[in-house]
Amino acid sequence: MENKAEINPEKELATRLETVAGKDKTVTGKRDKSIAGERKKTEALLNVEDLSLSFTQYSLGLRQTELKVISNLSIQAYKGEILAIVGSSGSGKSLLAHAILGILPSNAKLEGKIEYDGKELTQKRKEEMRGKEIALIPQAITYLDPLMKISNQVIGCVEKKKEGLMKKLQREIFQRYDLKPDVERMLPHELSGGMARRVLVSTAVISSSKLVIADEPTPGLDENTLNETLSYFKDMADKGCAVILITHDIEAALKISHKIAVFYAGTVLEVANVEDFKNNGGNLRHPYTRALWNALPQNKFQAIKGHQPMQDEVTDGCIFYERCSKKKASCSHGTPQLKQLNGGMVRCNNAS
Ligand SMILES: Nc1ncnc2c1ncn2[C@@H]1O[C@H](COP(=O)(O)OP(=O)(O)OP(=O)(O)O)[C@@H](O)[C@H]1O
Ligand code: NI
Repeated sequence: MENKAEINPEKELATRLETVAGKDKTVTGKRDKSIAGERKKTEALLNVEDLSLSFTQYSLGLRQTELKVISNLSIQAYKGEILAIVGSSGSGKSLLAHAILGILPSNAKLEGKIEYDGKELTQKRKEEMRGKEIALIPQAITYLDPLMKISNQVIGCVEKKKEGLMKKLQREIFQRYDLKPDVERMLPHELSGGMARRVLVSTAVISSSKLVIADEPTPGLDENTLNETLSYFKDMADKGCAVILITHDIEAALKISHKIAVFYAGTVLEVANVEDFKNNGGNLRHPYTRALWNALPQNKFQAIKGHQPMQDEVTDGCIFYERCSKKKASCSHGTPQLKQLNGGMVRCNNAS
């Protein structure tokens, strides 16, 4: 049943070469006007519902405690769309990616629903799909094996009869991403940071993945390389992939994404459409998203006081209560539900 990842070499090569050949590299962010509400009719390729994640920890080797890092988290990713995930450090972005890929540490306890292509994504299915239908472009380039030649890492394990074909494809992709022919024989330590990122992107492209999760692929890149990197994701989405782009860079996310999910302390506070950020962010639904908008350089970096609650700071109300400018007394009790509003989602009692 799960042999969709099976490759028909000739057909596959033709379509994938087309994917990497001569695409327009601009990132104007022009998109069809699909909004979350309209898209509801289409089935999500990835559906995460009410996900919770905790780690079992032992203090002084005696007492066992549960550290909850993700709670009641729901997101959907659609074919042909880029979903950006933004949020402060420690809000659970990478852990969500690791949960989808099935690469969490053994002391992690995962609850809730993850569905891929309409079926539950069990640990077994995650392992089968990883690096094939579902690809991760990891946050740290140290994920590359330091002792393996680049070409072998990008191509991965393939049957002998497909090796020649994959090699040809890898060379086309490297050319497309300005990686010189000698890069394929190099070891990771010989690459610059930018080259290593392009190698990681190539790994996702060659795998013909349908769901691509890129974890912070752009930090420290100059403007050109940033736009170039973003254009790779745009290409992937244009070819029908569902792309999840995890980033701190909201401006970059706004250039290419369709939807922006805002994470805070391990949950989603808002899923906005990119259009909602226009007109001074007037259509944004949550005070935190508005605060993020105000903190952008063009909006004079107006930050808000306070910090995201730590995992062990128990809150009995809205998770954003302490920092909220719109809070009411009732917000200090009970967690607001994630609800649909104006073609997006919001977790706020006062949003209407
Ligand atoms: N193995 C672990 N054991 C205990 N806590 C963990 C573990 N891995 C991550 N955490 C905690 O879970 C929280 C979420 O981590 P995560 O890496 O998902 O954050 P993030 O949103 O990706 O942050 P960043 O933007 O810095 O990459 C953090 O507070 C982190 O300290
Ligand atoms: Ni992270």
